[in-house]
Amino acid sequence: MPVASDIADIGSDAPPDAAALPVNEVFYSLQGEGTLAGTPSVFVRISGCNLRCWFCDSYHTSWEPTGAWLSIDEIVDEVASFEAAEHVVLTGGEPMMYEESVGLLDELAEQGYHTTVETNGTIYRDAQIDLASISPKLTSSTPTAERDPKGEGEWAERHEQRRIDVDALADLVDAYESQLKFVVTGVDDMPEIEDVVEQVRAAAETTVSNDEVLLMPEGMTREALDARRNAVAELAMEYGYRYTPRLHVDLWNDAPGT
Ligand SMILES: C[S@@+](CC[C@H](N)C(=O)[O-])C[C@H]1O[C@@H](n2cnc3c(N)ncnc32)[C@H](O)[C@@H]1O
Ligand SMILES: Nc1nc2[nH]cc(C(=O)O)c2c(=O)[nH]1
Ligand code: SF4
Ligand SMILES: [Mg+2]
Repeated sequence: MPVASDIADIGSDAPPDAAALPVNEVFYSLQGEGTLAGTPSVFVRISGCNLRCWFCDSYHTSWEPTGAWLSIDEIVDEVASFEAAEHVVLTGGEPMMYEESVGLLDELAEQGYHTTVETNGTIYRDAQIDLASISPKLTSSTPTAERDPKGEGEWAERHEQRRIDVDALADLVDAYESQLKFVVTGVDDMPEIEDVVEQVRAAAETTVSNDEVLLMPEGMTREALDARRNAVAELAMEYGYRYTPRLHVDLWNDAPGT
């Protein structure tokens, strides 16, 4: 189980005896990001995170985690209630913090679902993952005092220490079909993206091609994306990386459960 302080606010309920995960929400939508954008998918959002990006669009899994402990069977039943879905996206928070995510992925694979895991890439686990959607976090994600959505920068140092683990990134890339999906706030992020990609290439046994490196504009709302998406699209062309939209934000803005 994770470090207790990372999920301390989920509630006073102790996790049940059966294998269980703290679930923030389960919903049916279109995959909005990455190479599978547009694919109907059930999203299972786990609560609790080992990082604190200032821009986190899932505030109630990281900064103020909420959710309920559900057994793996309960989660799988909820997923199955969306009968048209063939894809499941396990996200968070940080789903790879929990050993129980491996059991959930086993069960989903057993039931024939395609599984994507959205992860910050700081923790490797051996699991039934069809697509590892890895989003390494850059300096520009660090919650400095000026950008902290909750406090006064208390998380900045821990976030900075934890946000990149090249060995974990290389293990993920070697084990799974994967994409490296960087949140881009502006041109200043590009040297660091190139550096992280080079470090992963050097540490991994498999090749990481440029079309597995994705640039995604930072922005939780249509308005924020309107201000940034064209600049990021042009950076993708300039550097030869792939651009990914945030289709769900274009379609539904910041509505809950999308
Ligand atoms: C909420 S995170 C959960 C999974 C994992 N913790 C991670 O960061 O990859 C899901 C995805 O949303 C991205 N994301 C979070 N906040 C964002 C924002 N304000 N703008 C763009 N992407 C964002 C993350 O980088 C990640 O790719
Ligand atoms: N539609 C939709 N697509 C997504 N792809 C990754 C998401 C996430 O929060 O991990 C996400 C999300 O929250 N909604
Ligand atoms: S790693 Fe993911 S869930 Fe955690 S704070 Fe950053 S964007 Fe949010
Ligand atoms: Mg999201």
